[in-house]
Amino acid sequence: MLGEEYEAFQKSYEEERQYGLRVNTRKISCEEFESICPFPIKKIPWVPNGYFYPSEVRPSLHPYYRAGLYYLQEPSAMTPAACLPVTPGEAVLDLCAAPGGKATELATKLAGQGILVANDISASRARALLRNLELFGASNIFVTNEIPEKMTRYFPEFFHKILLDAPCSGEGMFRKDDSLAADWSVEKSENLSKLQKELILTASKMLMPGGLLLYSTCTFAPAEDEEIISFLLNQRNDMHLVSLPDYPGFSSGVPEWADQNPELAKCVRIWPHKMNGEGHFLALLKKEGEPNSLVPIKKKPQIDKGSRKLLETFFQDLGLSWDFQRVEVRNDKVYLLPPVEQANLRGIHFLRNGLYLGDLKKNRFEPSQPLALALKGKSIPSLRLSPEDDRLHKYLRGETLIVAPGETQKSKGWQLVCADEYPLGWGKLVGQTLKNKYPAGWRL
Ligand SMILES: C[S@@+](CC[C@H](N)C(=O)[O-])C[C@H]1O[C@@H](n2cnc3c(N)ncnc32)[C@H](O)[C@@H]1O
Repeated sequence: MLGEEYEAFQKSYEEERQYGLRVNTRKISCEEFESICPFPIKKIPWVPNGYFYPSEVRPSLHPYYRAGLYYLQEPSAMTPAACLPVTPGEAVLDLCAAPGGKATELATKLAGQGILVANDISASRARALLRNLELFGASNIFVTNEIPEKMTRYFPEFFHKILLDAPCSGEGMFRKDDSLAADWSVEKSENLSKLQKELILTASKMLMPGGLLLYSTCTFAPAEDEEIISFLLNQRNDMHLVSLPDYPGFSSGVPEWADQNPELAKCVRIWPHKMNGEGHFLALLKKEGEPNSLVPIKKKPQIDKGSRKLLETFFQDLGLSWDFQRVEVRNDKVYLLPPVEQANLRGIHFLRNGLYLGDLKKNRFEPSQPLALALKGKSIPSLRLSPEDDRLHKYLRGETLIVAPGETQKSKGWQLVCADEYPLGWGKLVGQTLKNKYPAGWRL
């Protein structure tokens, strides 16, 4: 495939892999992050909110990571979500979303408006996906664990934007992960090619007229890349390829590696010898027609008077209010539904619909961990500690904290515990003692 370039490609495997993080711009701007980042970072030129960091740094150990300020992601893998133009208020689907490397960015771009449906066929991976979306403070989410074909029944031509980051043979990740190289076989790639054809056809059925579908893999094999796109173009004459941004280092798709359709040159391949990232493939497709807008949610509030009073009291105390049209109570758990009208979802297997606000207990309401991460610490009574304060690490380990008078804005009750102004979770102040409400499953 590479001809004269092969030597340079092979040489790139002697170099170290690249490490990257992507800033959650819903929580912090890139400028602010650059000013507070405690370790060296360098901008990734083709991803607006992406940064390289040195291999010896461990950003996952910093409290800012626990506050959802960034996601650790290989730089090339940031490209698909960066290249899918998503605007607030749209319906977006990430069909193979776990563990959420791209879904977290799509949620960020939606800025709490519209809906992100994030699906994965694997139950354990879907749980990791939900955790990462919650860490990012995403509220307008519907996280599912479904067979893609079944989803077409619920969401026919529903989405403005779809990301299909397909399961693939991972040839582009061999430098990052030896086990992928050990697992590779021709048969595996051929079987994946069949699955990818099914998945892209399934995804196209859920795309609204005028909508955009981004297909990506982290492999070089034409059978999983150009051939999948030419298959779709031959199956659906209402879809065509759209050019992707032309960054220096991106290589065009190669028509000769599939059915010679010159349009395939609009695809993009990232080669590790041409860019500071691992291997990737991307194609952006558009369906003909005009898109529709989503219908705002118009449900009757699904909450009884007594529970509503408890919630109102709790949130007034924090200076917050909710649109009760969006509040739903199921088994004493309270959710804030996404702001758009959804189809009848009976029968679909989901892990989360909206933002989990907390639990109704006898005569009180207990706020949830995802709610803490979806709030802005600046405007809510909180205990703000510097990341250097040892108490933050104690908090993340689940220990009780001692708080000096005046350190919290409220003298008792529920407080957000923050790294600087960025919420990590809840605590409850009694005298000078802050009871730790950081959930066991989230602790260090
Ligand atoms: C490349 S990974 C997705 C990575 C993810 N987009 C990210 O950025 O973090 C592919 C995902 O497809 C899922 N998958 C495998 N077979 C599938 C199928 N038949 N339908 C839907 N998802 C599938 C896998 O569980 C895996 O999580």
